[in-house]
Amino acid sequence: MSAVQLREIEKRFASHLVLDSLSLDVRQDEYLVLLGQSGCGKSTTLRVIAGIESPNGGRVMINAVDVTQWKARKRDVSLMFQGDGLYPHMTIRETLAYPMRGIISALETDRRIAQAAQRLQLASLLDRRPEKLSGGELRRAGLAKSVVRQAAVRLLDEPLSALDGVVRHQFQQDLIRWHREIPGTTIHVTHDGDEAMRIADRIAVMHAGKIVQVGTPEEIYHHPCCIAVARSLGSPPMNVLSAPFCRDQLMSLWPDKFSVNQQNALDDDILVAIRPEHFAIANDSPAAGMFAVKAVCRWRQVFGGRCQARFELANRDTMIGDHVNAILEHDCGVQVGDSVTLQTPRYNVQLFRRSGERLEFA
Ligand SMILES: Nc1ncnc2c1ncn2[C@@H]1O[C@H](COP(=O)(O)OP(=O)(O)OP(=O)(O)O)[C@@H](O)[C@H]1O
Repeated sequence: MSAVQLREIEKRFASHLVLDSLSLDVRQDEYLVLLGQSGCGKSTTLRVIAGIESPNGGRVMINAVDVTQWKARKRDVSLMFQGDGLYPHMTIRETLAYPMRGIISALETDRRIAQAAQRLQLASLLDRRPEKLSGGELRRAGLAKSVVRQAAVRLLDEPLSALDGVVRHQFQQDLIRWHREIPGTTIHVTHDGDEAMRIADRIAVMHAGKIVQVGTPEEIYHHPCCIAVARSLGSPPMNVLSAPFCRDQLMSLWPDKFSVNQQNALDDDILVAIRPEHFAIANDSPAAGMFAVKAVCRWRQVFGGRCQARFELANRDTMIGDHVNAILEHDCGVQVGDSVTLQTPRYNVQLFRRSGERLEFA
């Protein structure tokens, strides 16, 4: 059974259509990440599930019950807002207790707060106000609100935003541990593809008010259904070249697909996409079955065991541009100014129509 089902949700703010016949099934106990660019409607989707916004059309089902007309308080859902959602004039203990006043006993409230504080290492911070907590502690306190509520569906709006480095990594681990330890379904909103890949059981990619693809991180990474999804994962994003730029290679790598008769389609319609981490330097001329481009290194930076570099194409791609990014081994030996051949096996080359949709090729 699905924990959350959204059916053809439409949401308008005045004449602005923000959710456009959006449908989504979230499985029981999964950690689903809703990924999309700023403004595509992610927070609005969470607010519709939580009952803070009413849709103009469509249905919201929670545990197979139609809750579209239910008030937020009646739904078995907690929402951690962007930021931490704490009240500045209350201690953490008071903030955690506040939503449960009149709903459960004081004794049970105290028990839940103690349990949440222990799970999230907040016990010594419960009697402080938010101003006296660090960024990571504030997030853990914000998450404790969801823990205390014990809702079947937990909604997290950009829970890792504005956290850096170690604190971010630590809080990410806290989220995963919390999700595994406490039964329930989690929906986490972000615009960061790497974060989605690291944390999700499944990713739902959103674009312009619609869900365009749902799948495991591996499915989304290896088989994006369209160029917008392909470019939502990976940093730097996927390189895109036009078919005319590499027409001869396309025809030799896929002779059965791109016959001479199809050259017009190649000219107009096809985009060739390669992830930066799939390029390597060819020491000699590229081997058979390899897709290759000639380029000059214009910038490089080594971080950890990898080298990120930006290359100027030897021939400008008149439709797309003149640079590609590559993530190479740190000891690849490439220096700024070097002329190189970047190559990748055919199976790493993904093809899309200019209109966006994927072309499936063996
Ligand atoms: N209460 C509102 N009134 C009018 N417009 C709104 C309201 N809430 C959201 N919007 C608009 O709806 C669109 C989607 O907003 P939403 O916050 O859902 O996007 P988002 O994908 O979560 O973006 P971000 O990642 O920047 O938070 C935006 O154009 C926003 O300005």
